[in-house]
Amino acid sequence: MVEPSARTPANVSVVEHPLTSHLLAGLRDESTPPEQFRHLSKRLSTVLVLEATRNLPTRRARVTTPLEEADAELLDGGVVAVPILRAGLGLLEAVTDLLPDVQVGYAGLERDESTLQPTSYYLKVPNLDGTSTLLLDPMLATGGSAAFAASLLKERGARNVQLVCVVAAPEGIERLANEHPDVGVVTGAIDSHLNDVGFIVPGLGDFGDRLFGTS
Ligand SMILES: O=P(O)(O)OC[C@H]1O[C@H](OP(=O)(O)OP(=O)(O)O)[C@H](O)[C@@H]1O
Ligand SMILES: O=c1cc[nH]c(=O)[nH]1
Ligand SMILES: [Mg+2]
Repeated sequence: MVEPSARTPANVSVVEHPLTSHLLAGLRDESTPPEQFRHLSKRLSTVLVLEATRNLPTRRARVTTPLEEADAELLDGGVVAVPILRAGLGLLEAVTDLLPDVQVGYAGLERDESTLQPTSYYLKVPNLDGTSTLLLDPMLATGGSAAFAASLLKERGARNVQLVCVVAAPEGIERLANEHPDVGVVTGAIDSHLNDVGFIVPGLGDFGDRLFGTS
């Protein structure tokens, strides 16, 4: 794992917290079975989503406490979450728990294992104009899938997009910053590098397979 360096773009945020490290260790552990992997994924994504929603717009309000009137701030504006299938589903429940009014779209992308190019097999998203969009994909490897998904969302009107991921490779961060400098990234860690078959090292393996018990 590498520390965020001077080369890490300003809009990439690594959530450094003992809880993040602890949960990530469980996800990385090859002996963690799918049921526990899903549980850890939900708990870690709660921490990541809190960071990714730090700058959501709010409006001022007044509430009456049992003692007196007080200033308050309420969430103001629509949020859309778009998990990239399949692995992004592991981050979705944390979002719907934290933001009950969130709208959810889906982007089905699959990376060809030999060319590493993503193809789209499904896309269903609500109107994204004027919303804050959370793009959910735990693994930012070459960055091809996230960059492709960001383009698809922008074609449909998204202007304020944050990618929430669990582990990012420096290669993916660089590609996303080049193709979509306006897209923020919140990640649990920046790992060392990609291996020669496009897997993040040390990483945690294939997130989708580990989440759903496939191989
Ligand atoms: O940054 P990239 O090089 O594009 O790689 C990352 C993508 O690879 C994985 O998806 P995969 O194609 O394995 O699909 P799955 O989630 O259905 O397993 C992962 O969930 C990302 O979407
Ligand atoms: O390491 C990797 C790279 C892409 N997708 C994964 O699930 N894991
Ligand atoms: Mg996969």
